[in-house]
Amino acid sequence: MSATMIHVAVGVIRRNGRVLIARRPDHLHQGGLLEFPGGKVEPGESVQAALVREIREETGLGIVGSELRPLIGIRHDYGDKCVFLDVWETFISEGEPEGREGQLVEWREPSKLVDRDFPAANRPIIRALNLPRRYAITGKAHSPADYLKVLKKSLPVSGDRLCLLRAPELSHEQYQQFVAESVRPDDWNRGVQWMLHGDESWLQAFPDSAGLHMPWREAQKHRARPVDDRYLLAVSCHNEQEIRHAIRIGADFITLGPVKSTDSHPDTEPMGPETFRQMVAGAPVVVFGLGGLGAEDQNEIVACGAQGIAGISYWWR
Ligand SMILES: Nc1nc2c([nH]c(=O)n2[C@@H]2O[C@H](COP(=O)(O)OP(=O)(O)OP(=O)(O)O)[C@@H](O)[C@H]2O)c(=O)[nH]1
Repeated sequence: MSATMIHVAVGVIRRNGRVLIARRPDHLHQGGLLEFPGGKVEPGESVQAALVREIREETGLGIVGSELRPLIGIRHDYGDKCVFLDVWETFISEGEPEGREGQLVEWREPSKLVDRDFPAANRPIIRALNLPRRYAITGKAHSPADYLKVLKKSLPVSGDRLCLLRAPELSHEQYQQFVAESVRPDDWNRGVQWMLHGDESWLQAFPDSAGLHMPWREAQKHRARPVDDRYLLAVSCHNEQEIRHAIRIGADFITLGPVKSTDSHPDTEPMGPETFRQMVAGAPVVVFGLGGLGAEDQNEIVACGAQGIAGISYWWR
């Protein structure tokens, strides 16, 4: 690993559903590739101040430090250089951007950003941009038929757009039926991205799903990414070793917990917000905090460097 870590402030500026990107001048490190505007944090400077300065210098746009919120932090070793990308987003910016250093700048939809056009460290940023701040997980119901009833009632109320269909209490056939009825396009579920729970066979059965969420017992069987790139891969993690494995097999995001004590896993000791924060800081992957978290915890969890919260109790009624 290169000796010193360079602290880089990276700005994700959103406007009208698009995000500002720039092309790195050819002569710079990772030159020719696309990037999010930003640059090195000067000694004694806050990351917000560095972003306000860099964005103004590079693009002419005015942004406000207090309107920035953390998106993700990524430590990455390029071999010749070791960077900590401190990525913050804002929905408020003033002016029309121009490439003040001669670089191309443009607005693009997040879903059109392609990993290979960016430096390798940016992969988790692109995932973070395309994922919401909440990840709804289905809970228990009184009978197999009730799973769908609760889902149809609760999901439109919560407004969540990323949902894991998790129901380990159901038999294989019952879960299959629950998934089939949930993912069938309808008014109540328009725009929802469905994650299926278990092994890869579920994506073969329901190829229109957004992706697969592997419990740790499944994820640990793999040495490489088990699903096609057009799907999202999520892994349930509980410690640093599991996070490393999830990254090795190409997870697009993970859940990490339990952060606080939770009724669904009463015998598991919670890690607490401080340990959670430390694990997130060391993890170059999108993380959703899980376990005993409600909507009121979302800001604290985001401030820990995570994408947001995942859970059952905050929405499943
Ligand atoms: N700004 C920016 N830098 C990135 C991104 N992804 C990424 O790996 N980097 C790396 O972070 C470092 C940022 O350095 P920089 O060259 O933009 O910073 P700067 O303008 O302050 O540098 P300079 O003093 O060399 O001109 C580079 O090594 C760059 O390759 C990104 O999306 N945006």
